[in-house]
Amino acid sequence: MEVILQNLTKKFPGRDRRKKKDIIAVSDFSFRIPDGKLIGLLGPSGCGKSTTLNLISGLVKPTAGRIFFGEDDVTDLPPEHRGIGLVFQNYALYPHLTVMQNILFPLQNLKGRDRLTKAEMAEKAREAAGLVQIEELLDRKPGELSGGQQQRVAIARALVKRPKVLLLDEPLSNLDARLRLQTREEIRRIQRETGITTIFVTHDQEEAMSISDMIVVMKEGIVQQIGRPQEVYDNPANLFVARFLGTPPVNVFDGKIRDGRLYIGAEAVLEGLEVFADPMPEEVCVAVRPEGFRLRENGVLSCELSGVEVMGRDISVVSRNKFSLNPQIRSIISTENQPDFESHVVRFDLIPRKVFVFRRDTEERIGFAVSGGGVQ
Ligand SMILES: Nc1ncnc2c1ncn2[C@@H]1O[C@H](COP(=O)(O)OP(=O)(O)OP(=O)(O)O)[C@@H](O)[C@H]1O
Repeated sequence: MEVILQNLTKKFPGRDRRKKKDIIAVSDFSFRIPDGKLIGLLGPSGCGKSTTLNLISGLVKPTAGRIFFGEDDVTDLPPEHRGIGLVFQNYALYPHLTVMQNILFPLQNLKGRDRLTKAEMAEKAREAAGLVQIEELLDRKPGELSGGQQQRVAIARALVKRPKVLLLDEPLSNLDARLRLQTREEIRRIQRETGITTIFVTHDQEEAMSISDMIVVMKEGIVQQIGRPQEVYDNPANLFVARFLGTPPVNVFDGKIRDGRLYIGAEAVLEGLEVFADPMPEEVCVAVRPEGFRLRENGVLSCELSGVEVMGRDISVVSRNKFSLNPQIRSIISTENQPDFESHVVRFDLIPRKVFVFRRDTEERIGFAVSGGGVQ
């Protein structure tokens, strides 16, 4: 089912009513969500992710804009008539009912032509339990299950009516790290198997990047960028998006463009730039992905070494530079290429495609490095 969001806006009245200042939780959001895809809604706390999901579910009414499921305008339909499945962070299972009864629950209130016999209901519930692989737990109560198992039950309950759209609000945040990893892969598998258009809210960029077909990055109610995870990582629209995606985060420096060259400090760091701003500003922000540094004795960027953290396959070199806007520069270097631990200075070459250039005032991206930086 294709889901179309058309100029969606949601305002809430502000706390201080005398000031009459509304909170704009979602601002003019338009997006055509392709059928059968998994979309990750991503952003820091308060950016409007849950409100967007609640608008799609019908739990919240938009201040302006329309929502379509395929050809149907569902903007004024209540949640129970939209054909959605909802899963929340806190599972919301009925503790006094068994797993089977919890999964059956949405089928028991069907009316008219949709009514099912007991046998049909049981078959559908078993089918949903099979999808999330909890058939052997059907007689237990939620209190006898682990967090991961409870979340599977919640997903089975959301799937049992074969929804047109599945909406997941931070479904993994109550799980420990290992279960989170396992359950997110499960969600991906279930989504692929059922082909249900799924919208997934998370503040965890790694989670969103790893399972989504497309991600939507939001900030203060405004969509910053929509695209395939790798596309957004490699071509961030602005400094906020560049900073939000990737661990460790991108390293940001004060930079200058002079005669088509990019400088961090007095050293010409990169020779070749592709800049799509006219006129080209002189003062810019430069962001370098942690994997964009390479150690070399005569490297183009000189930093003060403050430490090295061993991560197994790679090492993380921690250093400082007076033009850095991050308190520390974190670069990820292969273990074959260790710095001289005795030295106080490290020099890096920069890998052009890992270096982005932003306007200082609006923080919008205006280019990237295409050559130079010492790396051939
Ligand atoms: N019912 C409400 N009444 C007033 N303001 C609200 C209401 N619901 C949300 N907001 C405000 O709207 C903004 C967006 O909230 P929303 O819950 O959508 O953000 P979020 O990105 O999901 O955050 P989180 O990750 O913390 O859940 C916030 O400023 C929030 O305080």
